[in-house]
Amino acid sequence: MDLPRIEAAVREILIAVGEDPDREGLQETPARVARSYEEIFSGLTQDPETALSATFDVAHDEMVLVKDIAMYSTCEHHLVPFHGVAHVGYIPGVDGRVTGLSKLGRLVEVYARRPQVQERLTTQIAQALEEHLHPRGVIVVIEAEHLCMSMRGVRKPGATTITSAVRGQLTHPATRAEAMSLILADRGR
Ligand SMILES: Nc1nc2c(ncn2[C@@H]2O[C@H](COP(=O)(O)OP(=O)(O)OP(=O)(O)O)[C@@H](O)[C@H]2O)c(=O)[nH]1
Ligand SMILES: [Zn+2]
Repeated sequence: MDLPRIEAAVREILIAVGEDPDREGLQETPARVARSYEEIFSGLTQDPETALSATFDVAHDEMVLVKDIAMYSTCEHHLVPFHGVAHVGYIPGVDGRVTGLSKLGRLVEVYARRPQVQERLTTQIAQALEEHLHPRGVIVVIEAEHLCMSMRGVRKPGATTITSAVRGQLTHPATRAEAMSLILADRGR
């Protein structure tokens, strides 16, 4: 990532909004924003295959679901955060191989740490699981609040956007319903 270029651009933005980039509180801001973007957009240079690399032969052939994975991403339209939780589940393939549980969280990070729209984020996570684990089914559900809808624009704080991507056996109504009931359990919904 080109940090000096981000710095120069942020300095320009500060001037354009009518700020003085040389006043005490702002002097370090372009450099801080550059470092911050390096972290927030680190997924652009990360590979989902690496995130899922650890697999184990535990011969489990029922659903594995990690829910309430905290997630922060950046809306590609306004470059402000959208954040919430991701729920990621799959039914292992015929070989019964599973991946490390933390790897599902790492996979979410690979795609969340990019300029995104929630639909693409959801689909990319599901697709990567399909490609790299060859599971019999996949479900990804993301619930998020978009700050571009809260702090500006339509100004509807608290509105939640829910997206899902399901593949394979998890598209079957009974299996999908079981996954959704696990995802929604203990929520008072
Ligand atoms: N589908 C989808 N839309 C998104 C996402 N994040 C932001 N948006 C929407 O992107 C749209 C961009 O609309 P535009 O009319 O081009 O931009 P705008 O004038 O800033 O729109 P407002 O937000 O309504 O003020 C808005 O409706 C946003 O709510 C997302 O993850 N998925
Ligand atoms: Zn937005």
